[in-house]
Amino acid sequence: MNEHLDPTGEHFSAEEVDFERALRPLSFDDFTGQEQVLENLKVFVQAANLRSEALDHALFHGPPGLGKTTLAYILANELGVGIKVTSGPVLDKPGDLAGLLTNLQERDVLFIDEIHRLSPIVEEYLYSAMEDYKIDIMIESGPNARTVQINLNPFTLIGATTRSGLLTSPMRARFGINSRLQYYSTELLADIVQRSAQILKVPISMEAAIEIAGRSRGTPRIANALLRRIRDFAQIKGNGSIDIEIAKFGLKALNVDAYGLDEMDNKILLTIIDKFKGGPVGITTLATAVSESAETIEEVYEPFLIQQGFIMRTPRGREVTELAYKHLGKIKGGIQGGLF
Ligand SMILES: Nc1ncnc2c1ncn2[C@@H]1O[C@H](COP(=O)(O)OP(=O)(O)OP(=O)(O)O)[C@@H](O)[C@H]1O
Ligand SMILES: [Mg+2]
Repeated sequence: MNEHLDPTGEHFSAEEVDFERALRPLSFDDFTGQEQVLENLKVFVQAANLRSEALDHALFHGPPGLGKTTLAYILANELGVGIKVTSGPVLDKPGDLAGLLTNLQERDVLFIDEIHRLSPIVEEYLYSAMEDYKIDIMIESGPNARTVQINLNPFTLIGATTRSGLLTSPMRARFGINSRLQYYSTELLADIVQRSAQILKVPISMEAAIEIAGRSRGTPRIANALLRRIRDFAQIKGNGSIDIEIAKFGLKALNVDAYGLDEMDNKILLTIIDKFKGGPVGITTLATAVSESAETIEEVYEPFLIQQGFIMRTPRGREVTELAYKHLGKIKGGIQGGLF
């Protein structure tokens, strides 16, 4: 499951998964930010509840750690229904999916993480389930094998993906609700850090919360992960509470970039500067140079770098900005400081 991915895409330990779960908001009221997405979802849920109908199928897309999985659980909660969780790569055969679908109670949620990774046969199998709440299943085998159509309980499929560009258009068209999650502002992340600190029962100053928030790459998961580490510093090197000094000390010790950029962000910027004279460079060329897929760069990394003003998209490709040179201690034109 996607929950096991850390901010940079590495694997989480079981302990870290528990930690995420403990901090995961469970209701609309606990969920901070994504205001427009949330306003709409509240209306759709209220309407579905009023009519005792299943909520329309919903698709959440956007970069890792912004709350897609969290929203799926919140929706099930607010609908007052059960949730079954699976992911695209796990569903090998239509039979795996059939088992899940036939076990859904009326109005239940089926959450499919990484829905862009469904195999084409499983995906096709899902279509009739989503559209008519019907599936064909194979009974018996050998000469007696035959398919029968069975009716499913009305249910809600919630799909999540970091790579909406890889979703087929028939799949996308079957979602009545389609929401893109945005990066969080420092203010919102500071609220999230304070809420998490409260759950972890660690005192934190407003200033420290803002400091951590500002280095979290617009991402609640990263904010929570930093809080967790800095709590350790506060307990071992301080008096247990997180003030601005401890926060700064911890962030420095953790090697967190002033803007919270991760390794791949910096690699992208450095590559554009060093190999392509600051750009413009086409996305495919850039992707090859950093050994990442063009889609991942476009959907996962670039949005944040553009939002923060490190990269510009021009008709001829991507260009880094002055801010990128400054951040990396580089000088435009490739001549390093000291010469004049
Ligand atoms: N709006 C929010 N308010 C408070 N905490 C949040 C919010 N969004 C996310 N979080 C926290 O961040 C963690 C990561 O969120 P979540 O697992 O929902 O991200 P995701 O979008 O599903 O990421 P991925 O693409 O990697 O699966 C959650 O455990 C939760 O604690
Ligand atoms: Mg997720």
